[in-house]
Amino acid sequence: MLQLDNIRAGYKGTEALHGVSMWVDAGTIVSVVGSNGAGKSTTVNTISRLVTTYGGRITFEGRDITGLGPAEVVDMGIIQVPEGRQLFGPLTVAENLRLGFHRQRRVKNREAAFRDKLDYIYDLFPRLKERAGQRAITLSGGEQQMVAIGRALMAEPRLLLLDEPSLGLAPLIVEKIFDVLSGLRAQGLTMLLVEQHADEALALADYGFVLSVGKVTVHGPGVELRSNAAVTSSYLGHAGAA
Ligand SMILES: Nc1ncnc2c1ncn2[C@@H]1O[C@H](COP(=O)(O)OP(=O)(O)OP(=O)(O)O)[C@@H](O)[C@H]1O
Repeated sequence: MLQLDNIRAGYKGTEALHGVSMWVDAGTIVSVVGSNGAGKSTTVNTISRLVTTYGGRITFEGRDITGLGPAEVVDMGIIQVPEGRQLFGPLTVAENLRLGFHRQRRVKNREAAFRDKLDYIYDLFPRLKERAGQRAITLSGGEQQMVAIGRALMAEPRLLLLDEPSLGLAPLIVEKIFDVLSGLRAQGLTMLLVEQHADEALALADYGFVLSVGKVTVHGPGVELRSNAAVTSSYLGHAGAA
């Protein structure tokens, strides 16, 4: 579904990704793990076309999207849950979710479609239904992450990109959120998950890629990578450890 071929990308002429190749098959979860500064966020932001590409090619559903802008890839259904959630704090949960409902511009009876989608999100995250009228800024970190994922789902993604959804959350909450991601995969959703919590992310993933200093060092099925010593050393950031 998504393919990155030899991608070189970065900021103001400085390369952060030095020839990254990876792929995501439809209906799977792919995890990208690596230590701080490895290039995980740069990878998702390159797919979202928020980072300048210096070389290589990105294809999505057979179409070359390397030359497209961020709005165009969103229109194609590549939807990102950004690092740090990026919610609108003064707006309520329901209002934040409504902001995600923007791809369905030509839907007849838009309000009814919005309500249906909202019910779907509230089924996934019952906590958000209880907090529907509450301002986002007053929510716990876990609830905010649920809103961020819910808002992305409102846009009916074909590919969901998640940048460190576990950031700052307690292990139990991370487990709950990963359970929801697993349920979404069962419904057929395709996801690319970027995570520093490599063990959990690889346990969830069908396939994984390890990034180190802007390069893929190892890739393979999630379960295999979890027992690979080189992976342990990469994500801990200690060369030769484990
Ligand atoms: N906006 C930016 N401007 C310049 N350099 C940047 C920018 N964002 C990231 N970089 C650089 O690109 C490299 C990769 O960073 P990136 O944020 O992609 O790593 P990461 O694996 O997501 O790390 P983290 O887990 O800390 O977010 C780093 O060397 C970083 O300093």
